[in-house]
Amino acid sequence: YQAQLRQDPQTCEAHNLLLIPPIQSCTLSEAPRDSENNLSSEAPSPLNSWRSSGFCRGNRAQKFCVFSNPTFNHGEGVSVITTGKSMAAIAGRPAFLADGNGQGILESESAPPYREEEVKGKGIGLVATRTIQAGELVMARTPGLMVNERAIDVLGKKAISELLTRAVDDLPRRHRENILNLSSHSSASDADDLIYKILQTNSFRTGRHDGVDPFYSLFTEVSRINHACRPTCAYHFDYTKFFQKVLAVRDVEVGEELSIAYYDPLQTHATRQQKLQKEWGFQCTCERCSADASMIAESDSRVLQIQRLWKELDDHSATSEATPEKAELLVSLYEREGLLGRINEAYYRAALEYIGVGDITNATKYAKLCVDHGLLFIGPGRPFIQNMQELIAAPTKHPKWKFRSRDT
Ligand SMILES: C[S@@+](CC[C@H](N)C(=O)[O-])C[C@H]1O[C@@H](n2cnc3c(N)ncnc32)[C@H](O)[C@@H]1O
Repeated sequence: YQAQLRQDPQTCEAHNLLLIPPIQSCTLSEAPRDSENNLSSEAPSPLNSWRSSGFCRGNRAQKFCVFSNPTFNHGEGVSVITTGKSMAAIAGRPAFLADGNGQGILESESAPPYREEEVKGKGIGLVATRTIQAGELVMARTPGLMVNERAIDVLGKKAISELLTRAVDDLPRRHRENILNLSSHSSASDADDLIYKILQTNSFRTGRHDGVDPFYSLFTEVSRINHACRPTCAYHFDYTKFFQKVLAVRDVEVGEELSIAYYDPLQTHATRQQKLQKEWGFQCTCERCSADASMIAESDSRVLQIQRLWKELDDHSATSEATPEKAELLVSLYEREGLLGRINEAYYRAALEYIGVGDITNATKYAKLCVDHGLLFIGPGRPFIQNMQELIAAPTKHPKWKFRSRDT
């Protein structure tokens, strides 16, 4: 199930993805309850609002337990499946400090700009109830469940399902019901199987919350957003406020469905269809996939051209045939293909091409576009944003200054 997403050369990170890899069937013995689960012994103050029921699976070397914080985010609550040491690191995150209550983080909007609706061929989806402007924040949700990816790697399905069931039970009632209402994609044999399938169908990779292991997170509502290969929205996890943000990448009209990309949309139609079927288990019925044959062929040829241009522009050797005109072409292809959530990738390459030939005006123009887009849609703290900020601050000091005209 694990999708091998292309690494973003700007961030050196794989994009987030939905769906967890198949859970290995190795079983580990159940761990006895001991003081390792006593949170207060792991770290002092920040853990006050966290509870540990001592419900754990695994062995002494790799023991994963359920921790919960029912007061987090105005009583929304959150449960975490991880080790005691990892939990202590998470509990020290700014979102859980302040007064230890998650106060001031976010309350759900009283009038969200969308509603849940049955969408033909896709189950439930979210549909805009008013015009949503490009760049507008559509929703921000704190997680209900966070699961250490290592637990999924080392525990069997049974143990993971038991931990999940307990983690959901420990949530406040409303949040628990909303999580249990999420799609399981296919029918489940029992309650444990249901929660396991809900995690598989709806979880997002949200990063190394403890600074060590990657985590999968489940959010209500965000998970109602269906996939499209030309999505209307982008999303990223805000580590400071601890919520998943969804933003419109273009204006969305009333009645239009909100969508995000579960899989890299910069692939041809056949590759996208194949991957979504094989790894996400559904045949994509998005507008780009259901277009007529001639439009699909045009879209595919743009995708292949984008892929060729990436190669040329990322070739920084003396024999490269890259030019600023090719970078401009890349920007226009992203626009024509409607891949606006990722257009920072094209702006970045355009900025480098222009700085490479010593054109400060155009280099800073594209660097600013890249920074603005990146901060809004991808989130702060990314290496490519820092790179572009350095270019804007001191263009002639940038490591790529006139690199295309150097004799190497
Ligand atoms: C994260 S859920 C999205 C919300 C879901 N439709 C629901 O009813 O809760 C993912 C599931 O939605 C369906 N889905 C999402 N995007 C789709 C698409 N483009 N085409 C067909 N089915 C889709 C698939 O069943 C997939 O497993």
